Amino acid sequence: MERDLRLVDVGRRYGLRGPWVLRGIELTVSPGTLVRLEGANGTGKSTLLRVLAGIDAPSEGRITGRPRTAYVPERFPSALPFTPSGYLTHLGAVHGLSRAAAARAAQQWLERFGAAAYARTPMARLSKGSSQKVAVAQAMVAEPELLVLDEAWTGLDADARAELERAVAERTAAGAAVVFVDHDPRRLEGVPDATYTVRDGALGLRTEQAAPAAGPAVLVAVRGPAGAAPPVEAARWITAVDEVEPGVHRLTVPASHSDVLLRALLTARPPWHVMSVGPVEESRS
Ligand SMILES: Nc1ncnc2c1ncn2[C@@H]1O[C@H](COP(=O)(O)OP(=O)(O)OP(=O)(O)O)[C@@H](O)[C@H]1O
Repeated sequence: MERDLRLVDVGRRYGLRGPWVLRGIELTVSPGTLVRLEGANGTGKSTLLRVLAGIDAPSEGRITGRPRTAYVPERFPSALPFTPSGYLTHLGAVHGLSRAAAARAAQQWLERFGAAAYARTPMARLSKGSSQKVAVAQAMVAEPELLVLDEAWTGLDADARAELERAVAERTAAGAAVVFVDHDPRRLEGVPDATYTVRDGALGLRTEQAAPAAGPAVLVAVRGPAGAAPPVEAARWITAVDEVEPGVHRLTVPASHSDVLLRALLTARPPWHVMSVGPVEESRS
């Protein structure tokens, strides 16, 4: 994603005379950011996500800077006449991958979400949880610049939920933007760059400081150049830093972002030496 996606005075209503679901929405989504939308049932979160994803057009206002986008809908149409492998390969090819590269990406994403065993089972025969794995895999296949997730974690098993959190972290680390809605307030807690509340058709930025991540956290002990602070590419994921001796830091990071943090540390110039990685019982004491 190279520039901001902007919604300018966007409104959406269903039907010519229907009530306005959203009105006067001003929203900027910048490259590399994670944005959470929240709000009570029926306030228009899914409507806004569909507009952001380009699935639905605004009734008024305009959108600029639309990047290559992928979307996981609240209800995935699972009874498609494909196998997961065939569907993902087809989508990858539509997004410009060669057939071989699309097939490889399809296989890789189905494996990551634990769906490889039924890669060749007709999608209409999959359970709800299995088709949700296909729903999230289809969004990742073409490495989108904007990823829009509407309750995408719902129905996934614990491993696939964690994998989706990692995939989100990878996308934002690669410069893509991710916008999500999830009923679990602890989903990626402390990680979003911005959280907006949809209320009465409008958007409010939740300004209070995000709570420290309460989910599983990882403690990473690293040695860097004497006197140096952790590199900026890594710093955004860190929820606590403790310099235990000169040059040696203990970094706390949400488990979902530990892979991304480690990669940022190891690819920094000069690289940081990772001494140990382990779980934290309480993410913050
Ligand atoms: N296709 C549609 N046609 C007519 N009205 C719609 C349509 N989709 C949504 N609406 C209406 O728009 C309003 C907002 O719905 P939306 O699904 O965007 O809210 P939401 O915040 O995502 O709700 P939930 O949390 O229950 O999923 C609701 O009143 C809903 O009935």
